[in-house]
Amino acid sequence: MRRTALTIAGSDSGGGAGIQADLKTFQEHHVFGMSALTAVTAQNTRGVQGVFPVEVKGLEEQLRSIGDDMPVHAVKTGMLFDADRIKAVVNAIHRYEWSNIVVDPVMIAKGGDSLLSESAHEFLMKNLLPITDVITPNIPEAEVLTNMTIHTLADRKEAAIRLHKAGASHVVIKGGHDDGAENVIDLLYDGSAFTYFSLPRIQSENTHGTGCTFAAALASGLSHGSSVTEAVKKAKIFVQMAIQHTVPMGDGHGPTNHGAVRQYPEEAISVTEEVKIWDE
Ligand SMILES: Nc1ncnc2c1ncn2[C@@H]1O[C@H](COP(=O)(O)OP(=O)(O)O)[C@@H](O)[C@H]1O
Ligand SMILES: Cc1ncc(COP(=O)(O)OP(=O)(O)O)c(N)n1
Repeated sequence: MRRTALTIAGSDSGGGAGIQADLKTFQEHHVFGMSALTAVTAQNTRGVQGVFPVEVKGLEEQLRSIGDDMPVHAVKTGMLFDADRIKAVVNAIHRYEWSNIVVDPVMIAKGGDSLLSESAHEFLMKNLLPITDVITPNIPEAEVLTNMTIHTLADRKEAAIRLHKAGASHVVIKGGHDDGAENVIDLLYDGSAFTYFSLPRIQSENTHGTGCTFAAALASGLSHGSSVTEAVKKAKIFVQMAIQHTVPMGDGHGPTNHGAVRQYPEEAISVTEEVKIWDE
């Protein structure tokens, strides 16, 4: 059967992040992509100019249309906007017994615009985390969710333990915001061991949508039946290639190139050999 994945997220009119990045990523992984919109953003490489939530009923109906009729092999959530919309998502996951749930706890866009209301943080922790297979916060998101500051890898480990205790089966704390570090290290915790995935940092302004792309690639891997560790590794390579081959556009943070692994297969093989992975 054709593998599928559902993204539940916001629309980015600029096409670099959100639903658009997720569907492009699913397609590149030979996964049939479906979507349920939580909000529409007016957005480009300069930032977010407007946020227009989809009414809760509209989100519920999209989820019902998909769940009543179509197979869902993985779910990726992105911008969820507020607690009411998170509740609709949690209800649908329970009702349709969806599995392989990847939660990218999107809070703030690169330009600083809020994509999740502050009052929804606690609701997400209490209701979405316990049914999450993999949560993929960046460092600032992990700080907010765990109420701690993160400077070192040891801090990140502590934050991962807290998120696992709160209910997520696996935690990936991404390292893109660890500015200044020569390598970008993503940290995976499964409740017993820490696994590190490291690749050289690419100096680029065009990193808009990297978090969405990473989580969608990870969900694609799970949809195909990969282990979480294998799916994280492949997602990291996919994002590295996407940043390496960005097609610059706009005045601000440009989008990544979701087709890079397909376009440069030889290079993807060398990046695969370059990834350093170690356990602790
Ligand atoms: N400059 C970079 N060079 C290489 N990889 C990066 C870079 N920035 C981010 N990444 C990768 O992109 C993904 C998203 O990371 P991050 O920037 O931390 O999240 P977000 O986009 O949610 O803020 C991670 O897999 C991270 O390793
Ligand atoms: C609609 C929408 N969803 C999510 C984001 C944030 O995406 P992310 O991958 O974290 O990328 P940056 O915003 O950090 O570039 C978004 N901007 N819009």
